[in-house]
Amino acid sequence: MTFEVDAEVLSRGFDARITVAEGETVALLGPNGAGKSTLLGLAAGLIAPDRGRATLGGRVLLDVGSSGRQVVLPAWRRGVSLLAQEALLFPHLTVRENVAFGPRSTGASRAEARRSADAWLERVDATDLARRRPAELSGGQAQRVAVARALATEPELLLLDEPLAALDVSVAPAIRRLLREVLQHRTAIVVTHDVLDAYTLADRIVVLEAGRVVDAGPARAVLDRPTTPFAAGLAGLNLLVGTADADGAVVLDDGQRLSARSAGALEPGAAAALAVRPSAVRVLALADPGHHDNTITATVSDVEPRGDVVRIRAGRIAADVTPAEAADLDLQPATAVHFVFSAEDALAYPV
Ligand SMILES: Nc1ncnc2c1ncn2[C@@H]1O[C@H](COP(=O)(O)OP(=O)(O)OP(=O)(O)O)[C@@H](O)[C@H]1O
Repeated sequence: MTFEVDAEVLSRGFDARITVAEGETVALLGPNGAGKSTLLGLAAGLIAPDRGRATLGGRVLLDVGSSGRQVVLPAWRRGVSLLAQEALLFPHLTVRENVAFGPRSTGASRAEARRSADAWLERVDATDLARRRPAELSGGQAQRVAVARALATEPELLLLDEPLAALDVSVAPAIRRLLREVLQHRTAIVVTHDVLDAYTLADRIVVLEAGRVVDAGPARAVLDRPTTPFAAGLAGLNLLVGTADADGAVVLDDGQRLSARSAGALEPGAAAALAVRPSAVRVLALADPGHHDNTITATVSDVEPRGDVVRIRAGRIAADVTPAEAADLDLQPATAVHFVFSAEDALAYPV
């Protein structure tokens, strides 16, 4: 079922339009306060917009302020299920009763609801937990049961709100695998802060910032060629934005000219971005300029140890160097250095 929403929530500065194709999983990414939960709330029926329309498989879920008529379907009539960070199971019901609750409340007989619950518990590998109460489950087990409960109502749209965020790192991979399985061919939106979820769970990414869609496309396209600092940060890339010149280089606003491999035709005079991995950027002492395709001279703002590398940041560029290099160059905030990288390691593209 295709899901389409185009809505505005004034009090939250939200005004966005999103379409999820039938059977498609969209990962919704964005900084804190970008409007991700607001979008889920609009779809689930927890928030009513000031203006807007949403349809699911052609059914109108909400229609406010467009044609004079006013439709805001209650949550339980939408065919939408929400899987939250916390499993939020009913504490006084057994696992099986928790899963059977949805089908029961949408009209299934007791026996049907029970059959459906058992089938879903088997699907999420939790059959042996059926008689337990939520207090007797680990975080990972509870989330498995929550997945079964969310799907037992056979929703036409599944919403997942950071479904792995509250889980221990040791159990998250198993739940991620389970989600990957159940999301196949399912129309779903998953809110996440984790780029790995975006790659593994989603067909497409939508990036929200300040209540607006700022980027959208297949995960690789958005993350390999980011157009916003947020997407570049997620992808772990440096993003330098400027203007293309006639030779296919990117000229930054301070006049610095950077050369790169080109992806897509760069039109002279048009906006262009250059992306380069911090691990492909070297840091050299001021006294050691040498000759390089690209040199950016800047003052170190931040020195951050990250496992076996040290990330050196200076304004808009960052480099990963070994601890030995950081020590040899005596890198610390306020040190002026050259950041150098080859054209081969950088990708330029239109934005
Ligand atoms: N209950 C609320 N009442 C009014 N404004 C709210 C409420 N909840 C959130 N907001 C505001 O609406 C905007 C969008 O918030 P939202 O919670 O949708 O963002 P988010 O992308 O889900 O953020 P996070 O990643 O922090 O969960 C923010 O400016 C936020 O301050």
